[in-house]
Amino acid sequence: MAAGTDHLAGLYGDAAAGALALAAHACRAGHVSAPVWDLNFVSALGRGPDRFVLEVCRHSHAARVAVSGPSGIGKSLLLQTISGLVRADRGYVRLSGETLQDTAQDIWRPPQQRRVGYMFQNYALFPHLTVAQNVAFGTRQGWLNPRRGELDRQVTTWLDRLELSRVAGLYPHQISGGQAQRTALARTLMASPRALLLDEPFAALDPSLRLALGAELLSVLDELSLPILLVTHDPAEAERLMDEVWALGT
Ligand SMILES: Nc1ncnc2c1ncn2[C@@H]1O[C@H](COP(=O)(O)OP(=O)(O)OP(=O)(O)O)[C@@H](O)[C@H]1O
Repeated sequence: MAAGTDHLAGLYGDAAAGALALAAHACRAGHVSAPVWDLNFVSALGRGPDRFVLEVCRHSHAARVAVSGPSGIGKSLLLQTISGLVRADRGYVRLSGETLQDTAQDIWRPPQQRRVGYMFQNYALFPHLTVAQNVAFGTRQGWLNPRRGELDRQVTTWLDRLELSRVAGLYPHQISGGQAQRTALARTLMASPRALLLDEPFAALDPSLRLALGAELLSVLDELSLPILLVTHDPAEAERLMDEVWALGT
């Protein structure tokens, strides 16, 4: 991988060992204003010959970015590194001018301080909590906190906005795929994130629903005008929904 080039690459085995030794090299943003996404890092999973390494050098002013690439190439690892669930081995992660991690300056902001909303592939709803309780869990305090009145108001607002009021008292197994998706989104938005990371938000849905829900999700996100990184396996979906597509390769 040439120094300074723009790239996103998932590497295995020997290539991964080489990447770890070299990175993170010079990688400069060419704009005066701070990019929305300013990423130059190396993240790794596992050890020894099975080690998987992701090398990223990408600056972008696009608010809505789709991340595409084959299964196992490191798309989720990219999101995990931005959210802070995984700590990059080297390099930095900056979002709209704010440094979330920089190994050279010894800066590390833990996930709960990043205000980066992460919506998981399978929505990860709690099966024993109702829709409303799942949404309330999006705040750090959770639904049992003492400032219950304010929390209830926020929950009601999001349930209304995402058309979930009618199913607020139901459990995840009693709601549709689209409602589950919106519940997960409402829970993520409860934490007032400054950016959203959506990992295959349509993967669990029937193909015939994907188109409609993609449009629906985007109309909600349009109102919020948050930067979004959306992982998808579907190139048409990536082109249709987002401003820019980042293709992860080897
Ligand atoms: N603990 C681990 N040790 C070593 N390798 C791991 C570990 N966990 C995950 N991996 C590997 O890291 C790579 C990246 O995983 P990741 O989940 O980011 O891929 P992905 O592109 O999101 O895949 P998919 O599209 O299938 O969800 C995969 O090849 C996976 O096998």
